[in-house]
Amino acid sequence: MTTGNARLADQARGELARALLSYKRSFIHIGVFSGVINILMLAPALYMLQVYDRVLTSNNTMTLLMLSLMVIMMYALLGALEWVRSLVVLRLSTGFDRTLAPRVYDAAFSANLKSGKLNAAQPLEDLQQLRQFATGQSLFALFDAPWFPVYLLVMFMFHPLLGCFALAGTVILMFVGWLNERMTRPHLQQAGFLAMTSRRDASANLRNAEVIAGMGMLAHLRQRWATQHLGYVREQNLASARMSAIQGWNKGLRLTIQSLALGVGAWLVLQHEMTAGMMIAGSILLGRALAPIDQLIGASRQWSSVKEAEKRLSQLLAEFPPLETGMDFPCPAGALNVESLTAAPPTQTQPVLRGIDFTLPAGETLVIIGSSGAGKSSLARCLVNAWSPLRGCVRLDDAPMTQWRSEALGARIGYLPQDVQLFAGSVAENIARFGDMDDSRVMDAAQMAGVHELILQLPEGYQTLLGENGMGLSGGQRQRVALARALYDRPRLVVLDEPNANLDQAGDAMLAQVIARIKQAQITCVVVTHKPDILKQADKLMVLHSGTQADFGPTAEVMQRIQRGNAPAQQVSAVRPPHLNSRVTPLNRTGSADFTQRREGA
Ligand SMILES: Nc1ncnc2c1ncn2[C@@H]1O[C@H](COP(=O)(O)OP(=O)(O)OP(=O)(O)O)[C@@H](O)[C@H]1O
Repeated sequence: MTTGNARLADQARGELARALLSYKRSFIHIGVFSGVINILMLAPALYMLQVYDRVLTSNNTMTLLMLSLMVIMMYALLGALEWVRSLVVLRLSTGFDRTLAPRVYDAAFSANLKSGKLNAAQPLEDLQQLRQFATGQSLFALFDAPWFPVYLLVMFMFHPLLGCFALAGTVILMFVGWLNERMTRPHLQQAGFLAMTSRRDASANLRNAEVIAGMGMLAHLRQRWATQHLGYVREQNLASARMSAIQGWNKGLRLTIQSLALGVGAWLVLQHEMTAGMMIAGSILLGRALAPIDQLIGASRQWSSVKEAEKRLSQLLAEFPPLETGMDFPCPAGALNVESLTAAPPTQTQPVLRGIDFTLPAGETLVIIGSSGAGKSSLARCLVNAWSPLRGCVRLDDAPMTQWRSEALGARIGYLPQDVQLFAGSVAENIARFGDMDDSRVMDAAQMAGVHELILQLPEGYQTLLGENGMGLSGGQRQRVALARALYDRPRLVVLDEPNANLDQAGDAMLAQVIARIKQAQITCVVVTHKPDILKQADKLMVLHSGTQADFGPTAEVMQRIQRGNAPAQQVSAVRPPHLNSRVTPLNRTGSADFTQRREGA
């Protein structure tokens, strides 16, 4: 890791620690409660001591009664304090989650936007693991363990030999715990990693159930998953086998130490160096002193997986600092200015777009054409600020998109991606982008997208619930609902990436009407398409070829250049997407007839 990365990771670690420290008051309360609880925990041993050494020797029933009343009151107080302490921890746990979960959610979103490969749920699972560890039993153990010397001191006060024996026993048990952690850690780490990857692959693959069923891929995918899963089970078993061997020894050792403590006490009683009460009380105290040590050993077993989760989370938070707040510029007219734009996919440095430079006045419609892989969708992503430029700038009116607050910008933009994605929720919620629901605006968008009647025919109309990724609608219906979502609240710029990819002829005609409505509403519109029909409505036409702007200008002029054969060879081929050849007029010598002839005929 470079020094810069290490610094970022430290900062992110600091972010996690800061979130915990913002609950300093709760920790202080837990510490105080733990202190009182631990002092009260001396009560059973002291009660036993008093009963053996004072009551039984003096035959004093009154003393017994008073002692019993006192100890009952102490137990009641102890119970109440334990209850209050757990309530404070519960509040701490909820607060910790509330502080960090939205931040982790945003970071997971940014990571997915960048690479698209992350198991989006993993960071939230990591946070949950961290929260459970930091606010669970291990927290109590951490606060109780410092009281161990107090118990030890009391035992030393009973007799130095008893104290030494308890100290030695504790050291041995801690050593065995450490050995256990050391011998199982690599296997648990490996098992955790394999479990994570096999879970991620299984859920990603099973989501594509129809493809799996349609092409009989289940056996192969199962085999692939089983290899990972069996690896996880093997590592887990290895760790468990070692753990149970050591735990068995540990249990035996613990019983031996406790029994021998009683034995040492009895021997000291026989030597008249201690009373019988001290012998019994000493044994109880040892049991009490070892409890938090046991809990700490248990926590150390979870430690390696918690550390892994913390490392993953710190890396994620370091890589994706809180989203910049940006500015809320006034509502733009919608003019699009692209200046010397060079851009690459977020994970890469090799540009797929170079030197794109054009201006589109507000309210105009631009159509982008080009062969497959020319960079049309990449440009569409840049125009909605989903990809940031490597060089150059995309401005909405005068303000660079990167300077906008992303939510404010998003509200002014409509985007229909090539790969339409709807979310689980009602049709209306999807159209309203899951924001505040305004029925009139939802219906306005649906009417503008020409999908209002279609939605009314769905079983529950606008309230029809869709599954993940718009399950329940056909491909064409999904595309049209997504078009309505792009037009929700009449944005100032609409970018449609192949809006007619899933539409039939009637759908194409409907789309022409939609674009006419968009123009009428003075909304700036950019349409990426392979189909020539939309050219009729375009004010400007751009031809992309191999990531560069082969031509741009008023539609008629660009078409003329293509017709005259002025266009360079690569430009011409860009206007002729191979899959159109069967549907359109055959190409002339320059290869430009498909678009031009249709336009002339229009
Ligand atoms: N997320 C990505 N990661 C890596 N490379 C990408 C990514 N998106 C696009 N590319 C690359 O960028 C280039 C342009 O792709 P783009 O999808 O923009 O082309 P297109 O013109 O829209 O193609 P089509 O008409 O087939 O949709 C291609 O070489 C593609 O491999």
